[in-house]
Amino acid sequence: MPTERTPLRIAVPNKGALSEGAAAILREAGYTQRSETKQLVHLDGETAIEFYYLRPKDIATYVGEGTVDVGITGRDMLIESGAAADEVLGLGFARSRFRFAGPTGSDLTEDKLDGARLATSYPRLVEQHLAQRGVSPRLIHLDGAVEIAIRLGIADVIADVVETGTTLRQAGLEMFGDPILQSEAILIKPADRAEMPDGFETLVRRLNGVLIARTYVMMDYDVDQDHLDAASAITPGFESPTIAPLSREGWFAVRAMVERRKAQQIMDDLWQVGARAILVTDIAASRL
Ligand SMILES: Nc1ncnc2c1ncn2[C@@H]1O[C@H](COP(=O)(O)OP(=O)(O)OP(=O)(O)O)[C@@H](O)[C@H]1O
Ligand SMILES: O=P(O)(O)OC[C@H]1O[C@H](OP(=O)(O)OP(=O)(O)O)[C@H](O)[C@@H]1O
Ligand SMILES: [Mg+2]
Repeated sequence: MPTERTPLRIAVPNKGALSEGAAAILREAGYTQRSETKQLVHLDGETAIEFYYLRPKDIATYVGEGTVDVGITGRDMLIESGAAADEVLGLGFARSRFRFAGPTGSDLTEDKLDGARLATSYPRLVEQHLAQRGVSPRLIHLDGAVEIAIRLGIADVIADVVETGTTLRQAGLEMFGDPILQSEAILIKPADRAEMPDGFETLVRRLNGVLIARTYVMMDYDVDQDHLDAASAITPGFESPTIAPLSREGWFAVRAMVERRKAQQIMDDLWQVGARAILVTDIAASRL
């Protein structure tokens, strides 16, 4: 008798910087999400996937223990957790850098951190980074609002999440040393789990499809025979551009995917080599 496979269980951050982006990418991938923020479990009727809305810091622990099959967390949070979970896919939102910072003008470097009081919410991440350099500070573990710790006299330096740098600047701090980590939201699964439940591969394919649709646009244009090679070289597409003859003698219609952030420059370049009727459209979804 075939054994019945359990449905996929996915952990989704229930609050904080990851939660909106996680729900948005899952919706875009075609899964329904909880309708109100107090709900801790949601069943997607069509796929039978169960979504559990957990504290962001706990997600890697649940996935590492295998009590949920996959989760969305931050790369920094996964490392900090020490959980036995692996990154499957970068999801491109909640992008941040993890950096050292000290009072502006204090001229700090990493090797001056031996014995310094260093406040952070990510002690394991900092310790791993500095151990490789043979430096050991006195770590002060805080839960958040780390930027204020120096002013309040509890620490000499900090290591924290930086996005725009506004919080650091407002606290009179500046970054120093190498970036410790580039983080973003990631999809994780239990380390060394040989067989994943039904729905896992489809989830990864759907999420990849959303990332492609977010990153690329479709570009169409017309160009004559003499300029076709020059124009195609500007828009090589994923594998190669689609080229079709137009009813107008010696003219072709070309279609290729291009990076959204480069679209305006590419249109200018195409115009310069004689392409006309250049149109850009959004990709709503994709499987490549
Ligand atoms: N301002 C930000 N911009 C981009 N990403 C961020 C920002 N703040 C945090 N992150 C990222 O989001 C993830 C979760 O951070 P979040 O701030 O939600 O957790 P937390 O600090 O434990 O929770 P809370 O701030 O609610 O106490 C981490 O991977 C972090 O790098
Ligand atoms: O570089 P910025 O754009 O200023 O963003 C970075 C800040 O955002 C996060 O704070 P959060 O609001 O999560 O508070 P927390 O420090 O208490 O976690 C992070 O911890 C930094 O403090
Ligand atoms: Mg935070």
